[in-house]
Amino acid sequence: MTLRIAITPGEPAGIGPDLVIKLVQKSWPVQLVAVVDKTVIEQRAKELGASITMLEFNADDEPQPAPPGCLYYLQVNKGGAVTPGILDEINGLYVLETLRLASEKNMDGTFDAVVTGPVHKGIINRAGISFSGHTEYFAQQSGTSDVVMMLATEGLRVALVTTHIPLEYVSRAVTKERLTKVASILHDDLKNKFGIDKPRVLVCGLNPHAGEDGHLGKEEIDTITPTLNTLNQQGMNFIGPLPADTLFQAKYLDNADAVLAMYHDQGLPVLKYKGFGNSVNITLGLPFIRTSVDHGTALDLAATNDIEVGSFDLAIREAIKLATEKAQSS
Ligand SMILES: NC(=O)C1=CN([C@@H]2O[C@H](COP(=O)(O)OP(=O)(O)OC[C@H]3O[C@@H](n4cnc5c(N)ncnc54)[C@H](O)[C@@H]3O)[C@@H](O)[C@H]2O)C=CC1
Ligand SMILES: NCC(=O)COP(=O)(O)O
Repeated sequence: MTLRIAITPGEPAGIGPDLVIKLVQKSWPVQLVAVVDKTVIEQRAKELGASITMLEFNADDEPQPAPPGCLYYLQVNKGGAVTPGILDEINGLYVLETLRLASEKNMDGTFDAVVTGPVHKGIINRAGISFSGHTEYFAQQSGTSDVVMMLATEGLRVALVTTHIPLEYVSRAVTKERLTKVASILHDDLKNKFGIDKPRVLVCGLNPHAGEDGHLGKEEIDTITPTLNTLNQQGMNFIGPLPADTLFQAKYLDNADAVLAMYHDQGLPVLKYKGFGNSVNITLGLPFIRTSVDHGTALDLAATNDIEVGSFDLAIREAIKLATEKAQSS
């Protein structure tokens, strides 16, 4: 069976359209369908000096891969031209509609996965809509109370207890309930989706030196350690809390399947230092498969032809892998 995968190119003034245009110049074993205003892609192709043929998607047709240089699209009207590199609030509303439609069409089974390009969180908020990221948006759209952001590159997976919140709220957000849910989703998905029989996960402390026995913060003693003990008594294997500044070294990582970091900028800078451009962002715990790029909108590079496609390529391949395994196991 040919899989159908939705692609949302993200912020039209950024490099999302460029990435899609470049990646469909080769053949794919699945039907890729961009949820997009077709004129955004056609205009950017012209600016890049690339050629692309847009094919209207019809859900009633048998799924089939597009030939190289062609792209199926599900139309979302944007209205007005896009200036590469220049943000516009109208783009924010348009981007959100592509995400809403992609999640709806994943939940009703039209698509087997969604791969998202980078969005500009600021411009969506400037358009008057509170938006912190795809992860939270898709959770809300699908009525899922807890999802987990995990980024993976060769030799390292990093999952996060909290995602896009101001640093001043992090301590309060690391509760026993949230940690239990995140750790359980991570454990189950490493086992069931990534085929790791007994996942071994290193857990960062929140404070410097994991609290230094309570002298540099009490969250480790009050919240993290008791929660990990409870999870481990249930047969899981969470090691920590460990000082975040020392655990990211081969001695620890070589025997670990993932690292669980307490907040965004505790875990992701390390992951991106190791594999920026060759990493994939995977949302765990959603009722559908969602993968994404490891980078942002790169407004400075839109329509320049000077971009790396590695992360988007990996995100599509990872979505195909996860969707294939899901189809085979159902
Ligand atoms: N998945 C998503 O939707 C993400 C969205 N963002 C959003 O992106 C916007 C810009 O964020 P920044 O922190 O500036 O990060 P950025 O990733 O857009 O840019 C950082 C640097 O990396 C370069 N770069 C990024 N992707 C590249 C590629 N594929 N090829 C070559 N060079 C590349 C850029 O030119 C820039 O110099 C923000 O609004 C942020 O919210 C950031 C991360 C992920
Ligand atoms: N740094 C990763 C990131 O911000 C991506 O967030 P999301 O839009 O995938 O939720």
